[in-house]
Amino acid sequence: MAKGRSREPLKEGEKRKLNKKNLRKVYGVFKYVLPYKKTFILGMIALSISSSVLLALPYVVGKIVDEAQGVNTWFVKGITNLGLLLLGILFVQSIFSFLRIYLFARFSENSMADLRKALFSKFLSLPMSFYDQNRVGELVSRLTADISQLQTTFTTTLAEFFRQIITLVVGTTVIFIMTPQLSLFMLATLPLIIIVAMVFGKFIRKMSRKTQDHLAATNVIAEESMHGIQAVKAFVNEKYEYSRFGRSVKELVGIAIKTSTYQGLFVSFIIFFLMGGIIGVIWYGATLVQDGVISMGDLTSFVFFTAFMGGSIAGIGNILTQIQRSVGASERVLEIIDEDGEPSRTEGEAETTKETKLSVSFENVSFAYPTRKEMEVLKDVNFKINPGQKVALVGPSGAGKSTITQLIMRFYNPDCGVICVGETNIQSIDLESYRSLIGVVPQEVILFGGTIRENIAYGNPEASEEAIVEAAKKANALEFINSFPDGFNTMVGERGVKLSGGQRQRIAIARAILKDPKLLILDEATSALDAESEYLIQDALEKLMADRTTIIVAHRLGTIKKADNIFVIENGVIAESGTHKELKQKDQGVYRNLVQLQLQD
Ligand SMILES: Nc1ncnc2c1ncn2[C@@H]1O[C@H](COP(=O)(O)OP(=O)(O)OP(=O)(O)O)[C@@H](O)[C@H]1O
Repeated sequence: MAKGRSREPLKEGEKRKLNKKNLRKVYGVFKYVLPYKKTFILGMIALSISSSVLLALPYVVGKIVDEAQGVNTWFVKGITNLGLLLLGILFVQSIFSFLRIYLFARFSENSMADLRKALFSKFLSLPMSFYDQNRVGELVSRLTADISQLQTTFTTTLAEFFRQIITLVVGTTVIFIMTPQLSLFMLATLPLIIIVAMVFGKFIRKMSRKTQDHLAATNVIAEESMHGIQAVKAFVNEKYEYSRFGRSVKELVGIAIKTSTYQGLFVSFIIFFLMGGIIGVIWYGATLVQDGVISMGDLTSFVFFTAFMGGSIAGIGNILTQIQRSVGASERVLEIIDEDGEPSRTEGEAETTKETKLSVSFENVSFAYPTRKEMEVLKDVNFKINPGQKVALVGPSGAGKSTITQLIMRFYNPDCGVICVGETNIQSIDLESYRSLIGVVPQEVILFGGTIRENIAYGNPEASEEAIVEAAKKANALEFINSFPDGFNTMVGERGVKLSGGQRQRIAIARAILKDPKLLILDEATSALDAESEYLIQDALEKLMADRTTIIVAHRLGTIKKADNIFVIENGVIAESGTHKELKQKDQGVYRNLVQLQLQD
């Protein structure tokens, strides 16, 4: 059972604070990355080498400038030698960059594939009550958006993060050793300006978002007015709509101009203070060169180093946002992985019933859907269906007919009472073996993308070709299947032939025939079909039902008349039961009324 936790839809890009509590939640994801830790470690080694080697570049560039001025005191001499050394650095760097990207991709692709599979497997095992409480679209985005977010983090973000840290630590150390005075001067000015710029930048982004949101809201007004244009015109409300739109546009202009003002100020700030700060550092560096404290080459190296480091600082904000998002994503993925799947067996020993025809009984069964606990759908229901019997469940819409079949399928468990097949409580049978005893022909047949053959074989994936053809024949589907140029290989669904309602039903019947269930549940279609389809389906169903315990949620009088027994369900109780003949004779009977009012002949 689901734990009934509320799972509010989370907005795209929802972030989490990077605190200890949230990071601890991410540990669950590590289970999936641990098997690939060797690849990760190799990737980290490649990353460290490529980042450190890249940082040798500014140093050697400084030496080449010194060499040009004849003041090079380094052990590598000569412009050509230094140039070749630079080329060598680039070569090593490019090899290790390739390795880093390749190794991180291997690591993240493999570990995220495992996580994806684990999540999908969990989705398949979650109980129906979980699906009642969560929207499928929302769940699919766990598989797509959230895992992609984690994948990006493991492929690039983490690597980038470490690269920036290495650049900052190594860069700061080297410039402090090379040019301590200039480094101190820079540290006293630039970081402060950069921090102010970052905070200012964040504020501007917030303002721009506000403008975007307001623009969207304004567009919604226009959209609404146009969608409801008939109402607007009928109520002669054009002026009202115009003024509503006009007001919103006016507000938008106000917000947009305010945003642009701050953007202008931001650009001026950057030009004056940030560029000014850089000029200040260069000015101080030039005086140090003039005074002979540092060489021209040292100043060049310094400028290169600080450019690299500046890039790293600018990138770190973005990286932290990505990591925060990933914490949110992993939390949402883990929340589902931690849900409990369907309990297979709740008591006793596994005991698959050996009878060929099953009997089904409800003993004092009461049930309310977990999402609507206050509304009891079935109230103390008792009935018995004998082996091989065909029983029709009839009753007004919402009476609880489908609920009975859902309980038999063990999609939900009753709150009170027991459901037995033969003498065995269905909850003490292994879930997989139990469900393999049952065949279902639903009202709305869902075909999966693929061929007709695959769709029929869904009833028994191990079935032979002959068995599939035989099932299609019994289901009166062979003729229309053979009329397609590709026969059983015809693709159905979006990429292939769209089948009619009647054809889909016959595929579903063929599926059920192939499964050869000991208990058949039939949810009769309410929609009327043409006479020929109707005949073919009825005929196929009769073959399927022959000699099999069958429960039919029935809507057609024709079907009901043939049933061995009819249970009339009303307000969650069995109001009447008997054969058509018996029930029809009951004065003021629910069934009699129902036949007169609702059931199609
Ligand atoms: N998954 C669900 N979660 C909550 N309530 C549900 C769920 N499915 C059905 N119900 C409610 O349970 C009651 C019985 O529904 P059920 O589908 O069993 O009726 P039915 O007799 O099969 O009706 P119909 O002939 O219209 O299919 C209805 O009030 C319905 O709203």
